[in-house]
Formats: sequence, structure tokens, C-alpha cells
Amino acid sequence: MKQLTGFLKPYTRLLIIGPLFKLFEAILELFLPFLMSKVIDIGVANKDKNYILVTGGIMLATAVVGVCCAMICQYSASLVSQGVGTDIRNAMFGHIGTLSNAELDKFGTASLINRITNDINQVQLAVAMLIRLVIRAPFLCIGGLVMAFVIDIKLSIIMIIVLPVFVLILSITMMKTVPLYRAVQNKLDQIALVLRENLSGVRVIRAFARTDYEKERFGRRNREYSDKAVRVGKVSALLNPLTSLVMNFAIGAIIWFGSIRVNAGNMATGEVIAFIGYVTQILAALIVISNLVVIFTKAYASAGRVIEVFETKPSIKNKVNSKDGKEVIHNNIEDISGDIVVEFKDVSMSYRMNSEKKDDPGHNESGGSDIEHITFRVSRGETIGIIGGTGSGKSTLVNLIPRFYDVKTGCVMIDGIDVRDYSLDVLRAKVGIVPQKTVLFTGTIAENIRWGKEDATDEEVRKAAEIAQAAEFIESMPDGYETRIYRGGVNVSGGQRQRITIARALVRKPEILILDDSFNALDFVTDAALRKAIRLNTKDMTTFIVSQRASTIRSADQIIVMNEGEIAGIGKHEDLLINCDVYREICQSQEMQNKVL
Ligand SMILES: Nc1ncnc2c1ncn2[C@@H]1O[C@H](COP(=O)(O)OP(=O)(O)OP(=O)(O)O)[C@@H](O)[C@H]1O
Repeated sequence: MKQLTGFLKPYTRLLIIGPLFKLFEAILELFLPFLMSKVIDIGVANKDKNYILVTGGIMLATAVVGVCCAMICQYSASLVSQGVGTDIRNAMFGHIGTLSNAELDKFGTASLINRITNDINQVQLAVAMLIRLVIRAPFLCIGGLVMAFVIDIKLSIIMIIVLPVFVLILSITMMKTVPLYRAVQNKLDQIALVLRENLSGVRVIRAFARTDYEKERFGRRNREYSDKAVRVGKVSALLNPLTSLVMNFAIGAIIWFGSIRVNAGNMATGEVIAFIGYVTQILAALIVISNLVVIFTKAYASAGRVIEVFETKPSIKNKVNSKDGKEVIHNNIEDISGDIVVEFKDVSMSYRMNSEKKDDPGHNESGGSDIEHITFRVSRGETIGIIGGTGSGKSTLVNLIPRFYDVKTGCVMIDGIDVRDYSLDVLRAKVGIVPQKTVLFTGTIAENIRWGKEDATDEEVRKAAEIAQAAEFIESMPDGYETRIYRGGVNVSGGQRQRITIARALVRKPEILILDDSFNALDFVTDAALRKAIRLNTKDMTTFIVSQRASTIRSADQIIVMNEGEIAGIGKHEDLLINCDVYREICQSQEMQNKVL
């Protein structure tokens, strides 16, 4: 909880002012029944108009001051809760940005979105309630009780009987509803998940005629949610009639016994009315307290989910010296040793290991690996083709170069230095990657390309687009490079999207370019033209091309053939055709396919 309470610190002043004014309002509220009793017992009893007017005026002033106090408190509560919510959201967004792929994989996008929206909203609501009601409600309860005792101790016995019954009803309802509220929240999460998947995958759903299936899936989740919500509603629905019953019973008893005491001359009529006022205040405050418990229970569960994100530390970070705790990093690009740009030394990697905490004592490094015993060397300026069946580990292999994941054993070296010894910024500046899943951002095409290099000139943007074979279609658009890209790039075709992302990687002129299955939406002619342009225009750049197509990588300087997480063969196309069965099979199957086509 410490992480979250820290967010309240900048608002300490308002956190004191708000409840203080609310407390003042509660004190004034407690005065009203007392003043009322005086109006009845003195003013009305003695037909003293003046007294009635003066006391009535005081009551009015008390009410007005009370409203002003409540408004100041409300204002403070809004400032603090909105401020805290905004600060937590900003901090969480920043923190998510520092997390490595392994942690992001663990949470999943939908869950992170829910945490940064719904869960923080719950915490925000709890902060507002904390300021507005946490002091007021118990104060009204205790204050009302004290005032009632001051007015008439004997009549207060009714309160002593009624209060435990009232508290019992509230406790039972809470015990039943709180777990249900948690379940409702979980169901709401599941609805959000299905909704997100559906909205982002709407085209696939339609293409595979899965609309009805998805409708049924959403309907099922919605039904589960509404069932739980109805159950909560049923239990909560009992609360109001039961509490009203007890409250009316208490008021009836007060009137009954109060009138006996008034007749006996032990009490004044106004005191009975004030007594009823206090009982009503106490019981209403108890209902507020029970609602607060529900809000805080929900907020507690949400706070836990928010804290879980903050407590998750990036598994991939700059290396730290165990002696002085300082970062040990190679920022020095001159450190380049020899001609070998990339070297894998007996590398194994497991996603499971990356997502588990490595410092966890129970952590086991002996589990299976997703890629194993990968060893190869790449010289400056070479083009490396990586081919293999689906799931054979091609993307996993290239993701180790910019250190998106850490190796389990062995090491990945760039320019003779272990990638773990680099500052992440320096390492990633060396690498331009075009991921398998193309992602564009809302903005113009030029802005999207400049993601690769913020200060790229128009000429650099144009040149990158030209090499990526994107210039022609961009320039044929009415707004050219200023054409707006809508969310995720829905207004450009798959192949156009791929070429813009390639231009984005090229504009920074990286030392190492990784194209992870980035040609799969391109026709063969564009594919060949693109490879040729890259070869001609980026002499010293080392290029990794991951592809399922043998024709895309056949002219590479080295081809790595992946099979079930291991290297099945490495060499040139001609050698592999002779020495590597897996490669030969891939080529033969694709040749046959081409013939058939
Ligand atoms: N983020 C991840 N979390 C857990 N396992 C993963 C993750 N990404 C890939 N894997 C697993 O690692 C193995 C290798 O996957 P990888 O994506 O590297 O294969 P690939 O050869 O690139 O396949 P494709 O050509 O289909 O993209 C697969 O078994 C896959 O299920």
C-alpha cells in the first residue's frame, strides 16, 4: 500500500482541510435538532415569537454555514481524488513503459488497460470518500449518541437495543455482498477482455464468420456478469426495507416512551423531537459506513492490482555493479572489436524463465528452452536469412539481439560486447527492427517514419521511404507524406503498412537491421526490389531477414535454418540444398507450390 499512499503526500494540505470542514459541518448538523428542541420547548411553549425568529435565524445560518463547509470539503475531495488518480495513471503509464516484453506478456494488454482505467478509478473514488465521509459518518454516530444521552439517559436505552440489531443487519449484508462485489468486478474484467479482443479483431472475426460465436461468447460473459450483479442487488435490496423497519420501530418506540416521559413531566416535547432527529442521524450514518466498507473493499482489491503492476520490475535493465550499485554500461561505440558484428555463443532462451522472477529462490533454470544451442557469427555488412517452420524460434532468435528477452545460457555479443553490458538506449540505437506485427501510430506518414529518428530531415524521410519501396505509393496519395494514418494504420493496406514500418527502421540508419517476416504482405517483385535497394543503399549495415519464403533469403550471405528451436543448418543456399534436409524440404515444397500456382 506504501506505493499508493505516497501519491497522497503532495495533497497533505487539502487532505487536512477537506475532512476538517466536513467535521465542522457535522458539528453544525448535530446542533440543529438541539436548536429545534429549544424552538419547540421555549419559543412555541411560551408563544415567544421573538425567540422563535432568533433561534430559527440561527438554525438557518447554521445550515448555510454547514453547506459552505460541505462545499469546501467537496471541492478539496475532488481536487485530491482527481489529482491522485491522474498522478497514479501517469506513474503507471511511465512504469509500464519501463517493463520488458516478458512482464508485458505476463499481464496482457487488456488487463493493463483495465488496471490503468477501472482500477485506478476505484482507488480515486475511495480517496474522495475518505475525505468526505470517513470522519463525518463515525463522528455523527458518536456525536448523535452523546447528544441523545445528554437529552435523556432513560430514552437512550432504546438506542442501546436498536443499535446492535441495526449493526447486525448491516454486517450480515456486507458479509454477503462484499465477496459478490469482488466477483462482479472480475466478471466486468472478463467482459472488457472479450470486448477488446472483438473490437481489435473485428475483421478477422467477420472473415472467419465467427460473429455468431463471438456474440454468444460476449452474451455468456454478459449473462455471468448480470447474474452476479442481480445477486448483489437481491441482497442489497433487503438492506433498505430492513433498516427502514428498524429505524421506524426505533422512532415509534421513542414516540411511545417519550410521550410517557413527557406526560410524567420528565421530558419536554421538543426533546423527544430532537431525540428522533439524533436517532435518524445515527442510523443514516451507519448506512453510510456500510456503503463505505463496500467502496473500500472494492478499492482495496483494485489497489492490489495497481500495486502489482508497480511492484513488477523490468527483468531487462542496465547491468549494475554489485559493489557500488552503479550501472556498468558500454556507451562507447568505439569499443568495436574487429569485423564480427553479431555473435551468438551457445545461446538458449526460455520465455518461462523470462517471465518468472530470476531472483526468486524457487526459480528453476533447468526447464525446457524455446531455442537451444544457437551459435553463429555475423560479419559487418552481411545479410543473414533466417528460415524455418512456424514456431521454430526465428522471431525468438532475432528478439535476443536488441535484448527484448534475456538468454538463459550462453551469450549474445554485439561488436564483441555482451548485450547485457550495454546501456539499453545505446544497444537499441544500434538496431532497427521491423516486428512481425506491423504497428503504426495515429499521425501522418512522415511522423510515423520519424519515429525512427525524431530529427530526420524531409530528405532523409523520403530516402528511407524510397529504399523501403514506399515512396511511390506515398507520393501518389493526395496529401503525400502528410497523409494521416488512423488508429493502427487501418487506412493503409497490409503491404503499405509493412513498407512504412521498414522506412521507419531504415531512417535511423541502424548498424543492424532486423526484418522479422516483414515481406510477407509484399508481392514477389516488390520483395526483390526492396532487398536490392537495401543491399545497394546500406553498405555497412548488417541485415537479418526472417522469412518463410526461401526466395526471399536465398541470396543471403548466410542462411540459418531453424527447426524446433535449434539450428538445423547454416550456410549458403547452394550448400544447404546439399547438406540440410530441412532446408531442402522447405525449398522443394515451395517450388512445388509455385509450380501448382
Ligand atoms: N511471448 C511469448 N511467450 C511465450 N512463448 C512464446 C512467446 N513467443 C513465442 N513463444 C513460443 O516460442 C516458440 C518459438 O516462437 P517464435 O515466435 O520464435 O517462432 P517463429 O519461428 O518466429 O514462428 P512464426 O514463423 O510462426 O512467427 C513457439 O513455441 C512459441 O509458442
